Amino acid sequence: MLFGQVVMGPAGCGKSTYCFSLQQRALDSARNILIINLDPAAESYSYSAYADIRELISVEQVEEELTLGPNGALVYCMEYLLENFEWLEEILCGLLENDYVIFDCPGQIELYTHYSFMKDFTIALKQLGFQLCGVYLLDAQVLSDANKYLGGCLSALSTMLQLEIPHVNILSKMDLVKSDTSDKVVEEEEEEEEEEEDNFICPDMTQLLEALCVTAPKMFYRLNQALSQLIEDYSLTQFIPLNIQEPDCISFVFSQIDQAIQYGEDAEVRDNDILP
Ligand SMILES: Nc1nc2c(ncn2[C@@H]2O[C@H](COP(=O)(O)OP(=O)(O)OP(=O)(O)O)[C@@H](O)[C@H]2O)c(=O)[nH]1
Repeated sequence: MLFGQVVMGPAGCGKSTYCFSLQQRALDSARNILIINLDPAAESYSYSAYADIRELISVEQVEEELTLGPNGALVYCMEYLLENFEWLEEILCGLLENDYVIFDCPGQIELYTHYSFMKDFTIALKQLGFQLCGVYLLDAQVLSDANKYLGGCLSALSTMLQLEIPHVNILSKMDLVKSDTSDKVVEEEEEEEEEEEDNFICPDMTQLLEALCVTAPKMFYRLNQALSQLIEDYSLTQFIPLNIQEPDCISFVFSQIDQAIQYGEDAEVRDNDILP
């Protein structure tokens, strides 16, 4: 059994930095972190990559040869990767049991929300024996604006539904968040609650709705109410705050991802029992 994370999220939300932190912090753990860059437009990253899609194809190359724009070239590259999946298969075939693979994905969210590429990609990985978790990063600066927060939650939700794999959401760059800003939209768990829950950020949906209504015309009240409820129903209200300055943060993220994968496995067993 092989384990992996598919790291997704909008451009600049901190995906590569998160991958680098995983590699750094896991040096002393039993996991051997191998990072695969899947962004064919990546210019640089700080981690040491086990493999890089640009060895197969790059956006620059496609733009030049097929005279496509950056977005078209990116989609072309991702489709090319799927069509030539044996390239990745060869790289992954020599993995050992304690190898743990992180796929650092491009920042164009339409790849997860509009195209079927990422879903087909995860299906292909599962056929190789991978247990995967989708990790969706959102820049914590969305906390300062209810509309941005709602938009971020909806893109995370759309990604989760599209991929149908265990999923966790992470609020990145928490070191940049001042408590007064985060209080606008979210409130941290009460001190007396379970210690583990202190590591989550749980917005109060009533507070979110109120904040949305400040700028939205009255006619959108019921829409905003339904969207807030939708987010709550899908448990998207739980984000793992990631402050890469705190050493324990990465171990906590790992533990949540392990739990999500285990929960996914259990759910598969339950579904098989229920479905004819
Ligand atoms: N302060 C702070 N800055 C961060 C953190 N994570 C990322 N950054 C900065 O945010 C910028 C973007 O980070 P990346 O890790 O390249 O983001 P990305 O999501 O991989 O970006 P794309 O590859 O363009 O999609 C860089 O300047 C990072 O130094 C963080 O946790 N704290």
